[in-house]
Amino acid sequence: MSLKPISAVNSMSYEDFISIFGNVIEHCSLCAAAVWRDRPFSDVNSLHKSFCQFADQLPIGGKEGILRLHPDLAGRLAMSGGLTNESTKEQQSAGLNTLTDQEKQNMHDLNQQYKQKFGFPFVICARENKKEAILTGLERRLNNSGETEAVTGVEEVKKICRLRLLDIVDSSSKL
Ligand SMILES: NC(=O)N[C@H]1NC(=O)NC1=O
Repeated sequence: MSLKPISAVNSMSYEDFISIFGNVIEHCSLCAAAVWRDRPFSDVNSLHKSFCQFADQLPIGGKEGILRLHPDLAGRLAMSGGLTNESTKEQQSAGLNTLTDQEKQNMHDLNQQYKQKFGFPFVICARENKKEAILTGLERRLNNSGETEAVTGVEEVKKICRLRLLDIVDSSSKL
């Protein structure tokens, strides 16, 4: 798919905008639907900033809600081929499709402990980490408070969002 210039983004109807950007925050087309009102965007950074601002102004329950829309890393959905295309690519880039049986078990146990403690899944930008860093990060972050983890998780969602936007919009194009 060819990258879109920002002018094409700015002239999209909200229906097209939601259909194209509806998964830059996983399963949260509400975010794209809200961000459309901020156009015109001067470039991909300003588009990303709007998504970040929307996520940042949510109360803690809304931030947790965004995290709950994310699939577990190397979880049941990943094993059954039920992930979104974006998530499949991201999990593969971290090497999560090549875990040993021991690593799979570790990841599963830590994910379960994390969800049990916080009530939402562990989220990390898989394209910026390899499987070893993901496993150690998961272990380390289990010690944090729920509030810290909601904020940390949303910071990771913003990184994921930025990389997904760069797969859609030409970063050299300006208004
Ligand atoms: N749980 C979790 O972090 N999931 C995500 N991370 C990422 O990079 N893509 C995802 O779907």
